[in-house]
Amino acid sequence: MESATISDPSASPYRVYRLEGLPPEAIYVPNFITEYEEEYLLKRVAESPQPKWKTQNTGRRVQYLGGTLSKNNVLIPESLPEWITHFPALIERIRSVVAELEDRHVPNLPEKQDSKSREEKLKAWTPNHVLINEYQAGQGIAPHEDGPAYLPIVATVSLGSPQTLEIFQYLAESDPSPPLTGSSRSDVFGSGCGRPIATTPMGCIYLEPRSLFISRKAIYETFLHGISPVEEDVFELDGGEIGNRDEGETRIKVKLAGVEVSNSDHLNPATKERLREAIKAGEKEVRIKRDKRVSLTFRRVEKVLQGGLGVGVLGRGTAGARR
Ligand SMILES: O=C(O)CCC(=O)C(=O)O
Ligand SMILES: [Fe+2]
Repeated sequence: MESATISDPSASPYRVYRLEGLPPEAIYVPNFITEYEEEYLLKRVAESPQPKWKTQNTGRRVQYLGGTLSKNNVLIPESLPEWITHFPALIERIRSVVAELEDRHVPNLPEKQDSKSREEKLKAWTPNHVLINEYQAGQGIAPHEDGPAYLPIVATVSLGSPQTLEIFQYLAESDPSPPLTGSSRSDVFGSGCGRPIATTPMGCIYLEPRSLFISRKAIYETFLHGISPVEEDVFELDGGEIGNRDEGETRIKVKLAGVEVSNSDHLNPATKERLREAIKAGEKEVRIKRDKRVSLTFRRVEKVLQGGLGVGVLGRGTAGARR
């Protein structure tokens, strides 16, 4: 599949890209926020009170904004902080990108809402929940699905160090006994439910700071995603090419851990320059150390608890909840 620019500069200030080798529902927006905004957001995350953090058994810290999910996937809502809703206006900006995708390309806001106007549909998707993940170098997240609590549009803003997100396929039961990755995972919902997962990712995205990654429908519902717990990303340059096709240059082709980088055409200029120089110098690889990365994942929980905390409600399915 072509990695096409799918934004019209007159419609949105962002350049929105499809990703090479992945379904069109995977979208990458480099430089979605400014360096100043990134620094500000990192500061606000760092200032959050210690008790808000939860440490997963892999060492990664997480924090939920917007409320907590009951075991029946009902959101017990809390208001989102102003640094999420107002400055930078992340939710509005993400909505503008999603609106553009709906208008011009791959429409797929929730089908249940199909009869409604675009504005109503967008409102129905407006994120009400933000997950903060904080990874130190060497920490990751095992391949998983995000699960049924959320509508199938997920938007992640990356801050700090780059990290590589890998997209995995389930193996069909009929596949000849291939090497498998483990599907054990205790700190997120749905780690494949014991279904075997291909060892080699079908694609990977080098998530650079300040970028936005959106995954929708197929990517969200059919595949798994994860981040390997490694200290550095090793770009393999053998046979690689670097260039910006939008600027009329030859395309970029590099690999990470043997897998073609799906957003290699849209890396930040400094990264491209580093890779380009190394290719010119005949080097075989470029190692980029990871440092702390913070990601903000925006999602819409379908069912929200209305009114007070009725004791019976949370234990008895969706009573009292609204989709
Ligand atoms: O940090 C990321 O980019 C992905 C996080 C994630 O997939 C999750 O927490 O479910
Ligand atoms: Fe996830």
